[in-house]
Amino acid sequence: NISKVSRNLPHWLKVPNVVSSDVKEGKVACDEMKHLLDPEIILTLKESQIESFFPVQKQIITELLENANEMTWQFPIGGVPLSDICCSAPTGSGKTLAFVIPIVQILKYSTFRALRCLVVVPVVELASQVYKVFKTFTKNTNLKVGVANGLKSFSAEQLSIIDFKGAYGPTSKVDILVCTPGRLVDHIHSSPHFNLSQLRFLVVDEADRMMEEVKQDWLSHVERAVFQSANQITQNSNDQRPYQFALLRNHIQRPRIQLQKLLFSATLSHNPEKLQLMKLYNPKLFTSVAKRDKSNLKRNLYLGKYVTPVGLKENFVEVDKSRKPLVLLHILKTMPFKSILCFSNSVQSTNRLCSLMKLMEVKACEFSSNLHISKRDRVVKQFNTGKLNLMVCSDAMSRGLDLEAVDCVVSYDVATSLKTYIHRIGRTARAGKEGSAIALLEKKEIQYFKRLLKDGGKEKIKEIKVNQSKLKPYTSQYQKALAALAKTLQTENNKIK
Ligand SMILES: Nc1ncnc2c1ncn2[C@@H]1O[C@H](COP(=O)(O)OP(=O)(O)OP(=O)(O)O)[C@@H](O)[C@H]1O
Repeated sequence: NISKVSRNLPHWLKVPNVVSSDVKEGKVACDEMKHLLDPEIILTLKESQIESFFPVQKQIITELLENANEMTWQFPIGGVPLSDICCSAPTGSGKTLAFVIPIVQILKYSTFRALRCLVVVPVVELASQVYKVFKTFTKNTNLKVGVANGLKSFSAEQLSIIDFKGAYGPTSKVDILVCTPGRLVDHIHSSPHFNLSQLRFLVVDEADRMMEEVKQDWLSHVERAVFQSANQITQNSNDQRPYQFALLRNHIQRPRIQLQKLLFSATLSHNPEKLQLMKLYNPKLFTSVAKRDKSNLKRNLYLGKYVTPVGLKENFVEVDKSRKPLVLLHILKTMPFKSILCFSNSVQSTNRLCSLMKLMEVKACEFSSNLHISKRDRVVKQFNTGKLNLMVCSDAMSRGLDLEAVDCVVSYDVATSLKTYIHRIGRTARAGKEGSAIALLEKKEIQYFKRLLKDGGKEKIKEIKVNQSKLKPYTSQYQKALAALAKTLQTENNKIK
């Protein structure tokens, strides 16, 4: 007689704050939140033509600003520290502004320049993207933003974030720094006067991916720099910045800065063991829940299931491996998509597929970790102009990037995990727009793919039938392109030899 054992979850995971996944239905006019926002922020919203807040923005901005107003950013004698925040909301639902706006508003009252906010993201391009959003929202304030993602040389980065010749000694040039974990750790260890003792916010974007990088230990380097640098500098026990887990009265009797952690992702892990790695303090969870799971919230059926944008239509096509390029060409020629993003599973196949498509006269470009960072930057800009119809990419592109007007995402190779699939398809149907996703699947992959989606709580996926006869018009062009590609590869191989 075996009875089902259900997991005993911490209370904050059992009782989440539910965020609407419908960006259009759940949005609120910016005017409705005027009472919380400073005039500088309202001005920038107007300049950016943002008239309403998406659901995740409304909830996170309110949470952070209401509590910050109450507590001030140094928590007072006898005060209780603020909760860390975990937020899981669909791709393209506006998570970036959800943290940018409250952070800018809270930090703009700082009286001297110091590094008070770190935003850590997994990829170089995402760091540049988040940096731009901060630049926009700090332009009517005195705050300065920097980026450390390896696009510049290390010494140039040091000069852009540290003022070595300050009148009162070396200081930070920036209040907010957006960085990749590798570069961050390099600065902690190799940049003199890179000081985290005043850090107030640690934002971890694409947090589930960054938790994997916890294995590389970036978080412990940050925490050591935050909590020990103050001790080393002052040598005065009264000024020390202790770790913040203790809630005993004698630990909170002096005013001190709290380090508040804010975690964001479209696929945030709900696994308490994994989340524990982030050493969260009294966390609060904000999460989107699929419609059908809402009534079962109490049974925690939302756990491990991720919500995708409402305007996204998901499809698959059954196709032999050898015919995949033909089906891709068919999609390009006959379906009403202007900009298609096509994911393959390896850097090598990205390169081959892109070359093949170019030989078949498709306006295509390639984006993968194989390209130099500056080339990747150029490719993205070119694709955003709308002059190219197809970008073939590896999964380096799947996280967080906000490309203009992608109306279809093709999974040329089947995604290796549910999370990878969700981030891939999330490059379309952003900010309440419509979009389509098409997975090209071999017969043997269909069961695996359906199971993958079902485990993630997704069952609605439509099959598009593409008959052989529809592919015939492209066959001779394809044969010629294959022969030309083989020739090019041969020449390249000879050069290497
Ligand atoms: N309130 C708003 N009104 C109109 N557009 C918005 C608003 N908030 C954000 N956007 C736009 O929506 C797009 C998606 O936003 P963002 O990149 O923050 O999404 P995200 O939730 O972080 O997605 P991902 O999970 O893929 O990283 C951006 O182009 C952004 O400019």
